[in-house]
Amino acid sequence: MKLFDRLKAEAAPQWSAYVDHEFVRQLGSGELPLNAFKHYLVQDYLFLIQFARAYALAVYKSPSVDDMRQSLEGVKAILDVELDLHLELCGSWGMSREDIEKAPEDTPTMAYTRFVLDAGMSGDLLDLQAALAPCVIGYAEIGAALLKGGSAAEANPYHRWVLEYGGDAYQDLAKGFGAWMDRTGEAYLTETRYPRVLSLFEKASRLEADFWQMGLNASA
Ligand SMILES: Cc1ncc(CN)c(N)n1
Repeated sequence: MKLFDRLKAEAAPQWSAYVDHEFVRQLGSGELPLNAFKHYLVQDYLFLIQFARAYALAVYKSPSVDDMRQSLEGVKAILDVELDLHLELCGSWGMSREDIEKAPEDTPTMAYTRFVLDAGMSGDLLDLQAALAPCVIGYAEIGAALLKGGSAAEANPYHRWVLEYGGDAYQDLAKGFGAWMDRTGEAYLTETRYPRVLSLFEKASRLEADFWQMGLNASA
């Protein structure tokens, strides 16, 4: 079995708590309170800044030029594409980039981003990929499922978000990441080190669920 499929299967409880979270259901049905989405999205912008740094760390941790290029694609996808979605949506509520960047990081944002950066600092490229994978691939799975379920209809206030993550560009990015991690696994994974890789993947999935919960809590 390929590495990503194995991790997802063995972290099934954490993975489904993340991709089937109540926040995702409400976003899909359009019933999510706007305050919850706004808090989530501002925090996600701050999250993505740290994530771009984690991908930059992957450039440094890359054993080959191909790995460096793949890591760089991740940096560019965040800085050139994903952050623009956030600026566009926040702009529609009258928030500027300066407003967003001035917002304080919430605890789940700090917990998740510092966890990923530490996984990369203290480990190698495979450790970093295990910590990044739930982020990159989970949103593709969520976006594809919501798109298929009709959540991109104009009537859904969150259709733009669904179109972004369910769209071809993000889906291709996630597929590329999965294949890249599988290749790293083939080159460097041993059964002795597998439990650590699984533990990083499980923790990142849990931190993703906590991130959704932070959004829901903001509207409570
Ligand atoms: C918390 C989180 N996880 C994943 C993604 C998708 N890159 C995101 N934007 N934010």
